[in-house]
Amino acid sequence: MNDYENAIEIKGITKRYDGFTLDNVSFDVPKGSIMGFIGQNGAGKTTTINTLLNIVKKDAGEIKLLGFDHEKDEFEAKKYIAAVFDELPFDDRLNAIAIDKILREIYEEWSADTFFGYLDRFALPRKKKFGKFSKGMKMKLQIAAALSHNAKLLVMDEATTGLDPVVRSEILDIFLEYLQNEEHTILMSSHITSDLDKVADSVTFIDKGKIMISGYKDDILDTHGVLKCTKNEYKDIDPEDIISARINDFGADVLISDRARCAVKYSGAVIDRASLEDIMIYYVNRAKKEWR
Ligand SMILES: Nc1ncnc2c1ncn2[C@@H]1O[C@H](COP(=O)(O)OP(=O)(O)OP(=O)(O)O)[C@@H](O)[C@H]1O
Repeated sequence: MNDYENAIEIKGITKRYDGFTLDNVSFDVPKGSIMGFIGQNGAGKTTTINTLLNIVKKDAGEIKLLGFDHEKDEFEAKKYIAAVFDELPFDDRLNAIAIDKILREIYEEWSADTFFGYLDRFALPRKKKFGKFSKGMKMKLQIAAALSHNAKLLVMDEATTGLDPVVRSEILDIFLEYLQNEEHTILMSSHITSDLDKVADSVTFIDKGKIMISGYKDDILDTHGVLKCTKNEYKDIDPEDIISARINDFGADVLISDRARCAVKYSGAVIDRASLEDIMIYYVNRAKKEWR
C-alpha cells in the first residue's frame, strides 16, 4: 500500500459539457478526515465525484486517490475505495444474502460478519428483495456494503439526501465510528449543510463548476460572519469587504470573510457567526452582490 498524506488530491481538473464546465477544480482531502462537498443543484458535485472515480473521463488535470493515479492505477486504487450513490446500484430482484455472495467474489477483504453485523444494526431483513426496500433501507444497505470490505476511502454522493433526520443521524454516527481508524477518510457531497456542520472536518464549496472555498470547517466558520447594519451604515461598508448582502426593509445582512478585521473596521457593528448554509447562499448570490 502507498504512503500518502492526502487520501484525495485533485489538481486542476476540467470537464466540459455543453453548457457546463467543471473549471480547474483543485482540492485535497487529508487522510483520516471527513470532507463535506457542498454546492447547489447543478454546481458540479456529481461531475467531480464521477471524474475522480473515473466514471467520467476528465479533459485535463491530475487526480490521486490514496496515492494512486486514478486512471493508471485505477484497479489497485479501487480495491480500497467504497462509493455510495443516491441510487442503489444493485438489481431490485436481489436480496442481502445474494449481495454477500456476489461481493465476496469481488472484494478480497470482504467480511460477511461485518456486513451482516451492519444489517442487524440497521434492522435490515436478509431475504427481502431490494425492490421492496424503502429509500432509507436502500441507503443503509449501500452503506453496509461499502463498509464491509475494509475500504480506506469512502466517497459518497448525496448519500443522506432524502432520508429522515433519525436515519441521517444514525448514519452520521456510523461515519464517525468509521473515522476512528485514522487510515480512513470520507468525502461526502450533500445539500444538507447541517449534517456537515455536525461531522465535517473540512469543507469544499463548489458553485457553477468552480471552487469557491476549500479548507478546515472551523477556519471557514471562524473567519466568515454576517454583519448586520442599517441602510445608512451599509452605504459606508467598503465593497471589497462584501461577498454579498441580503437587503431588507431596515438595512442589510452582509456576509464578510474576515470577521476579525471587520470587527475593528466597523467597530460597534453586530457581526453574527455564519453557518455553512449562510455561506453557501451568500456566495451563490455574489454575482448579484445585493439580493432580497
Ligand atoms: N453527461 C452529461 N452531459 C451533459 N451535461 C451534463 C452531464 N452530466 C452532468 N451535466 C451537467 O453538468 C452540470 C453539473 O451537474 P452535476 O450533476 O455535476 O451537479 P451536482 O452539483 O451534482 O447537482 P445535484 O445536486 O443536482 O446532483 C449540470 O448543468 C448538468 O446538466
